[in-house]
Amino acid sequence: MKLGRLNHIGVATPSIAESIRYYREVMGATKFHEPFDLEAQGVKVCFVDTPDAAGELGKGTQIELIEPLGEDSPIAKFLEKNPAGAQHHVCYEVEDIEDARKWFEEMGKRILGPTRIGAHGTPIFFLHPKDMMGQLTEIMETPKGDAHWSN
Ligand SMILES: CC[C@@H](C(=O)O)C(=O)SCCNC(=O)CCNC(=O)[C@H](O)C(C)(C)COP(=O)(O)OP(=O)(O)OC[C@H]1O[C@@H](n2cnc3c(N)ncnc32)[C@H](O)[C@@H]1OP(=O)(O)O
Ligand SMILES: [Co+2]
Repeated sequence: MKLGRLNHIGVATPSIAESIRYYREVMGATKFHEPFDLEAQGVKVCFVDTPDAAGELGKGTQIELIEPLGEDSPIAKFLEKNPAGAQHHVCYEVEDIEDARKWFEEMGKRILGPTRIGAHGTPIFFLHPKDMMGQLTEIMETPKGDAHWSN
């Protein structure tokens, strides 16, 4: 498996609205995508763009703001421990999700649940933070084509 781009950093927040204010007023972010519910993953999501090496917005690493949708959300417990919000996961792209899954399985890394469709519409899976140097790690298949982020 070959490591791809750092697609996004997931940040758990009790309030996407408050986090948007923070990224705009404190961090100087200018591009915020429309928030949407991802019921299947138990979270409300809002992507914030950071520029790529050429200074262009739309293809750089994103901040993924995630707010829980209800008590059963996978981030509910995390927010109980971090009520003000905190960095939650890192997401790396790979060319082929099934190859990547095999790669980690063969190393005995714990994969959390099935491969499913993530917020960018491509397959994703998660790896347990205790097997990944303390970081909850999301692996995402690179979107095909030369697309800018639509969300
Ligand atoms: C928006 C969609 C999608 C995308 O396309 O981008 C997303 O990103 S969705 C994001 C939310 N989804 C997930 O997080 C799914 C995967 N997560 C899980 O399966 C669980 O949350 C978990 C990681 C297995 C944690 O289990 P849980 O039962 O909730 O918590 P525990 O408190 O028992 O945790 C066990 C252990 O791990 C430590 N931990 C938990 N979360 C993290 C974290 N984000 N980063 C680092 N470490 C974490 C936790 O502190 C416990 O450690 P000990 O206390 O030392 O036992
Ligand atoms: Co994510």
